[in-house]
Amino acid sequence: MPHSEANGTHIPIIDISKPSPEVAQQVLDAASTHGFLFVQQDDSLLPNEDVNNMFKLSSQFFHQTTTQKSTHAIHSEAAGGINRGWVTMAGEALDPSHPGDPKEAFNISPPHPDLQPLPSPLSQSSSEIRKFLDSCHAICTRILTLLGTALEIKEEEGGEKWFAARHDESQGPSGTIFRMLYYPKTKAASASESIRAGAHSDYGSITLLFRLPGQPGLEILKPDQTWAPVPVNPASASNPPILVNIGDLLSFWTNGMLKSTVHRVTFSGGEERYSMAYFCHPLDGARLEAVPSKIIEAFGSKGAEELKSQRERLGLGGSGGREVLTAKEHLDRRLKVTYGLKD
Ligand SMILES: O=C(O)CCC(=O)C(=O)O
Ligand SMILES: [Fe+2]
Repeated sequence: MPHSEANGTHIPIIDISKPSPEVAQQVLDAASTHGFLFVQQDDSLLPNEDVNNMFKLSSQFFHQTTTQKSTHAIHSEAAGGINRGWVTMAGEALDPSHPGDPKEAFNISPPHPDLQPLPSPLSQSSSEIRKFLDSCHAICTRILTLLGTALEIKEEEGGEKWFAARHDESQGPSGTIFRMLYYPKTKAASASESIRAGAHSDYGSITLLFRLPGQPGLEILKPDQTWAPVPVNPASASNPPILVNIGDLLSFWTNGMLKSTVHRVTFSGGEERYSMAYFCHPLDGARLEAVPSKIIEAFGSKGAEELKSQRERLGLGGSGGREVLTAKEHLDRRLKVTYGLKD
């Protein structure tokens, strides 16, 4: 299996176009060691052209004036409610100990049944956006099913579809959000100013991250507490693979066996940078109770440290607590910290 080996990050590149128990094992190995993997697929789930078109649309949107973008400001009614719409530069802090990140974002949630109100030029491309969101979700479903296979969840308990069924969008709303990200050019010089997205782990189940060749900046925190860059196109393929990472919720749900790895974005201004992230979350009502897997059981308390810090971050107290959260309660706790929202 090819790997990306920049500065000691051994993030594997896994072809998920033909699912099998071997592919499932590779996905589980990557998810439980790095928490990051690259997925290569053959355009059948998501044509590369659709990714490029979405980047073009994103650039057209962000190059508008502030007045135009602010008509659909985050959390506003015009933008369709909480966690939807445009986030201005420095409007949020992924790392609350670090001042607001110099970047912009536009959040789109999956259609239920319609897309949220969109500003121009996104509104004219709503059918392309819908298709893109559906493709992203199909990739997440494929990965979640591979995890179900590798975790050997018994047929009578729900089988390999155990996770995927809890992310079935036809069954109701979820916290899933697609985010177009824009890091404008800055005159940044000092090292502290070059941090463009503060150190954080993602909140949901899995994240698909799309980046553009020639626009590096993503770094992951290695176990030795040093930062390693994650290349955009590690195998110099004609289409860059999609970067996938495990979020806090899936780590929490699997007793810490799957790793939610801390990452950040850093570059020293100069040029602008674009990325897009599809944050896949379970259905709001999904209960984050024990996953019926002997493999997770056997992993036992090895994830105790990680779980303890997660429980503290979620305000659940130490590792002794037994409170079962729903996916929505889990997300609400995290968003409150990020946006400083009140109850
Ligand atoms: O822009 C990137 O490459 C990563 C952004 C990210 O990690 C996030 O928004 O959660
Ligand atoms: Fe992230």
